[in-house]
Amino acid sequence: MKNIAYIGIGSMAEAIISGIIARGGVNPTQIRVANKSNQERLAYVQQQYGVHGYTSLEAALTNADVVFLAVKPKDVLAALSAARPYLTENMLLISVAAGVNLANLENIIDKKMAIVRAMPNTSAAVGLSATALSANSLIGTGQLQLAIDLFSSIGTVSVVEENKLNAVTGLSGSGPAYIYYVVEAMEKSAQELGLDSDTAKQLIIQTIQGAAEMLNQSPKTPATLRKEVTSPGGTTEAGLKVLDDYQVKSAFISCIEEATKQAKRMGDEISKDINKEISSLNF
Ligand SMILES: NC(=O)C1=CN([C@@H]2O[C@H](COP(=O)(O)OP(=O)(O)OC[C@H]3O[C@@H](n4cnc5c(N)ncnc54)[C@H](OP(=O)(O)O)[C@@H]3O)[C@@H](O)[C@H]2O)C=CC1
Ligand SMILES: O=C(O)[C@@H]1CCC=N1
Repeated sequence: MKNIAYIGIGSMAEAIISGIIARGGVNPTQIRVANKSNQERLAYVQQQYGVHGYTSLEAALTNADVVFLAVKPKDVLAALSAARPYLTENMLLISVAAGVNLANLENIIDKKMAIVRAMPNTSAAVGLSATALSANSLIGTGQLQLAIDLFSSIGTVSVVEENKLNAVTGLSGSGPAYIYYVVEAMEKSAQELGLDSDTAKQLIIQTIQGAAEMLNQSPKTPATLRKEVTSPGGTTEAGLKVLDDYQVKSAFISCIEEATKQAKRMGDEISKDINKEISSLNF
């Protein structure tokens, strides 16, 4: 059994932890989590999942086999610099920070460590994350397999080239939020049309699950499946015409493009901060 440490215990770290524990992949007592200062949050995760919580990175990281970096991108430089003294070359570092590339992580750590840059999503909490990952050149076959196994316990895993990870972030990292956004609209509309909220919730969830399962099992394209729902002169045609009039499809495409660009911008910010830090050390 591997010892797993987390730097940062926010929504994404919690989703991964709850997923891997629920699926029996890891014993909670082998998980140590650290955040910066939020004691209430630490108390909650300790009580909820039986993991050990610390504000000391030394206490969380010593003897870890795998270290997850799960702080906001803007906090990566500070958190990883603070963690550096406790990181050793036999550890595997897994970063889920959006936009932060492997070269940036290597520059901050400045040690010969195996690093995985991964982009999961919060559906990890129910074992249904769509994760894509990429590794640096120092990773051994066993460590890559370990990362794949950990993420496989919370959903699907795709190994991709690193230059695809910002697009993955815009598509599936942020993706659950797009679906929730649509559901918010469906719920509001159901309420306005006089459906009770429990009934509406069940209808909406089953509709989404059913459509997802059709996409999964059917050889037909999404466009064909859509056309099969759309009777000529019927209700769907009338509804979809409104979506087309509002250019909703283009809006979704722009949404994913903009999220992808934002991942790059966040990564560029980190590069700037790292370069500033390096040049200040050279003076
Ligand atoms: N949320 C999502 O859907 C997804 C998020 N991600 C990525 O996951 C990462 C975390 O996001 P999310 O969980 O939403 O963020 P949250 O803001 O929920 O959590 C961030 C955590 O980082 C901790 N932290 C901040 N600075 C430090 C530090 N110097 N040392 C130790 N811990 C620190 C915070 O501690 P404290 O509270 O004490 O300040 C907090 O526990 C981000 O990089 C994001 O890009 C990736 C995929 C999906
Ligand atoms: O919104 C964000 O920046 C993070 C990355 C992907 C999902 N949430």
